[in-house]
Amino acid sequence: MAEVKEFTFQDVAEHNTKNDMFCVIHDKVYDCTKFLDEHPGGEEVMLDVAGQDSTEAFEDVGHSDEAREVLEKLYVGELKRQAGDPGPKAAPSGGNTSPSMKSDGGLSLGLYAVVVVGGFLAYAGYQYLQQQAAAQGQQQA
Ligand code: HEM
Repeated sequence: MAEVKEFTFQDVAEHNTKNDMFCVIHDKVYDCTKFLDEHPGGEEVMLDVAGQDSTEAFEDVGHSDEAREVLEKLYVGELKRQAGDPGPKAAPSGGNTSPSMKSDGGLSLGLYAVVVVGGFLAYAGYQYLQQQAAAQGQQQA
């Protein structure tokens, strides 16, 4: 079995013309040259992202499963990220947990603040009532 070919961003960027066009979607490299003419969305939009990470552009349109099957036929290899390269544009579907984790963290911090402030107010109120009761007791005596 042939080894999976790896491409760096620089390698992909060299294929950015109408006659030789690669693009990257979800860290996989596709040779879109032959498909340019056939693309139902037109060749212009594809040439806009030629030789680049096209994940966002591809996903924003909400391509069908059929479009994803076409992609499989254009597959030529994997993207090899190097130090300094931008990170993945979008997490593979189903695996994107970081935003909810962030908001969870924010929520628990908020709850923690409410508990601390509420506890302090309750304690202060309790002290105040005790002082009032003691003062009343002194007055009566
Ligand atoms: C190799 C990558 C791509 C493949 C295989 C592909 C394939 C397809 C296919 C099969 C359709 C028909 C509708 C569907 O089945 O979803 C389509 C429509 C479309 N594509 Fe792509 N596409 C690719 C990349 C892109 C990119 C990078 C853009 C950039 C914005 C784009 C924009 C569109 C648009 C706007 C339509 C809708 C056309 C219409 O309904 O009039 N596509 N594409």
